[in-house]
Amino acid sequence: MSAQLIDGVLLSQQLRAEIKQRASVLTAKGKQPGLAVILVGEDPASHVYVRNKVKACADVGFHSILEKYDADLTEAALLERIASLNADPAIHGILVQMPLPKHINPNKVIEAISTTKDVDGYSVLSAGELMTGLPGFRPCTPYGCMKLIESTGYDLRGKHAVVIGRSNTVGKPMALLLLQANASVTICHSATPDLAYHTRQADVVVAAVGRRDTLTADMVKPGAIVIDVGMNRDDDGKLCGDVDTAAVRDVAAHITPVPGGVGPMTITMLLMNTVEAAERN
Ligand SMILES: Nc1nc(=O)c2c([nH]1)NC[C@@H]1CN(c3ccc(C(=O)N[C@@H](CCC(=O)O)C(=O)O)cc3)C=[N+]21
Ligand SMILES: [Mg+2]
Repeated sequence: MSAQLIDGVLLSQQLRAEIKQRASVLTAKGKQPGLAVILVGEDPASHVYVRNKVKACADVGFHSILEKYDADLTEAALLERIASLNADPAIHGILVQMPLPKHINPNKVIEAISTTKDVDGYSVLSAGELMTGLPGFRPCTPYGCMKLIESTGYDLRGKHAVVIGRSNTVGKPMALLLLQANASVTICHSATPDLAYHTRQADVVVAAVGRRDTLTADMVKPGAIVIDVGMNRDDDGKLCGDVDTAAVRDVAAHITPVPGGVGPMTITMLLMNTVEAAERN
């Protein structure tokens, strides 16, 4: 058996066409969706990501602004800038790229963003809305993972999903979204003594650890769906995920590639949240 690749670029194209249509309706009403992206410091990967986000905005007809600051920007100056974007009627979503330099408290920054513009879904309120099943912005990466699973036509009800990783941005919200879709959910992490014991029982595995070859073929139940959130480099410096994709392909039914899986969907769901923010206000 060879797993079907779940194509995150193709699914992104389909969803972005829909987003572009919604944006054009808003623009005709004088309310073009607008996203502000703020980057502090010199991290080269972050520069690539924010460029991709701004380009994606242009592709779907959004207004966007990209503000880049030196690593010595003060926390007070950043908070002030966020306050003025909160008040800017042309801006419906605000994204401050993580990680931030050490002297800036990310929690303070996230909570400074107006709830109505929190298109990353990172704030305490957005987390609470997800937890309680209220409408609100879902964090883009796990939201994109749900769309990738849905795209296979798979019904999660009553299935066993195993999430590897418990970060606030991926693992924890992922588990809640799977639970909301009526899966039974196990969260595994660095203190789990026997990871393979859990993953071998999983109908769906979401790997979000940040270490390559975390999920190998012997750890996967035949026919499982495997979602690879990892963004790592192999020995040749090539981008790779957390899954030994070549080997797991022989066991799983569906698997997301890296690159071309979760990454593009993360940006697509950012666009989705932003158009939604513009529609709501
Ligand atoms: N406030 C905030 N929000 C974020 O959503 C956020 C963040 N900070 N900090 C960093 C992470 C990472 N992230 C990615 C988005 C897209 C790709 C992506 O498009 N990846 C491509 C490959 C890109 C490449 O070739 O390097 C792919 O997987 O196909 C990757 C990573 C968003 N993040
Ligand atoms: Mg990817």
